[in-house]
Amino acid sequence: MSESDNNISIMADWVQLNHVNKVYSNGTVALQDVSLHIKENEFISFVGPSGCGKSTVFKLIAGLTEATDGDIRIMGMSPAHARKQSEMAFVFQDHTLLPWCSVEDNVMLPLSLRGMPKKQRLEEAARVLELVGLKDYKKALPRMLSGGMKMRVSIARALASRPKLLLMDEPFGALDEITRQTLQQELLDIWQREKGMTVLFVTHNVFEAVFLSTRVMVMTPRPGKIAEEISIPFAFPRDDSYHATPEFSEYVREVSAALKH
Ligand SMILES: Nc1ncnc2c1ncn2[C@@H]1O[C@H](COP(=O)(O)OP(=O)(O)OP(=O)(O)O)[C@@H](O)[C@H]1O
Repeated sequence: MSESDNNISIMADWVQLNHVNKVYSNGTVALQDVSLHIKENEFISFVGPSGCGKSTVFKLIAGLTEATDGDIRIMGMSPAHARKQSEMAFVFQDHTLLPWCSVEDNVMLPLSLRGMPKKQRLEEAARVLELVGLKDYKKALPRMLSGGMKMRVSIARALASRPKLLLMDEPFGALDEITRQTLQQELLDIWQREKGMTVLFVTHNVFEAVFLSTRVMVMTPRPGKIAEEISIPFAFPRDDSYHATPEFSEYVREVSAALKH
């Protein structure tokens, strides 16, 4: 571990991208001069047209691909190092649960892989299943659950490693509207209870972005750049009544207008 890796507490930004370019090996210029400065306890959404590079930003932050140019620091560390330290966890649209394992075993899997003793794993699984409202389903198999419940298990599994950074790539994209809205509210509640956690959230849905976020990053069509960063200073906790406020409509208009530029 380098000296800078030990100095997490004095790092102002939890996620820092400085002038990052990403050109894939086939010549596709996915990102051009992307700079991001994201702090502890933020909830940041990325919106933009299909193919603008939202997932590429996530892959770079996760250390799953390397930037062609520019610098990336995650809590003062390289992305690969931050991932190894379990500082980040992921939730995708596809819940990726193992069908033959119970809800509890699915949630404990990443902890088993890290060598956590069984008693601790069980305690952690109980904690996160309570957080997502599924403590009575710990012995159920994934096929017995609805789409929304599977997504809750997937979120619980991510939270079990107590990540400082939660990356969610269109997690609610495949869910019906009612379930989606319920999970949005639950996610906000969890984010507020898991104090200090920063969430990065990809969505195509402007309403979802404005409901959830402290800031919305609007990206341009490929090659992806940050067209605008829009702060959503509406207070938390937010609930359904926020949807009906003039501020909500105004932020939705602002983000939608930025997307059209
Ligand atoms: N491994 C790869 N090799 C070559 N090109 C790639 C690769 N991965 C992504 N791309 C291209 O890079 C661009 C950005 O892709 P990316 O998946 O990051 O966009 P996105 O905004 O997440 O898209 P969507 O909203 O459709 O999920 C796209 O044109 C995509 O085809």
